Amino acid sequence: MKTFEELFAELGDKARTRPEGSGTVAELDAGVHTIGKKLVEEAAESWMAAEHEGKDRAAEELSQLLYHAQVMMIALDLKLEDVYRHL
Ligand SMILES: N=c1c2ncn([C@@H]3O[C@H](COP(=O)(O)OP(=O)(O)OP(=O)(O)O)[C@@H](O)[C@H]3O)c2ncn1[C@@H]1O[C@H](COP(=O)(O)O)[C@@H](O)[C@H]1O
Repeated sequence: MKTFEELFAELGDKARTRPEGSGTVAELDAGVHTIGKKLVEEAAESWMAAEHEGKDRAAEELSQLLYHAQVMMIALDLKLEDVYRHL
């Protein structure tokens, strides 16, 4: 298990070191348009899971939504603080 901040640090490290086989690196290379589509897809899947599939499935889809939101932040060179200051 990892926290939001730990995942963000891990993904930033992947973006810098570009390890072979990293899905994060592949998604960053695909660009903002592709990342945006993944964000929308996971948002929809979170909604559907919440309405029809129960709490555990909703939690799983929401975790994927958070992951893709972090990838988008990294693609835009946003820091956690840039987002947190709007909360
Ligand atoms: N938390 C996640 C995570 N959540 C979602 N995903 C990706 O998002 C996809 C969403 O899954 P779905 O089943 O909904 O998607 P799908 O449409 O079936 O899959 P695709 O055809 O789109 O790949 C997964 O296949 C992963 O590619 C994630 N990929 C990585 N992480 C974390 O990021 C870290 C770094 O990952 P790598 O960069 O791959 O090393 C890992 O340690 C993980 O903890």
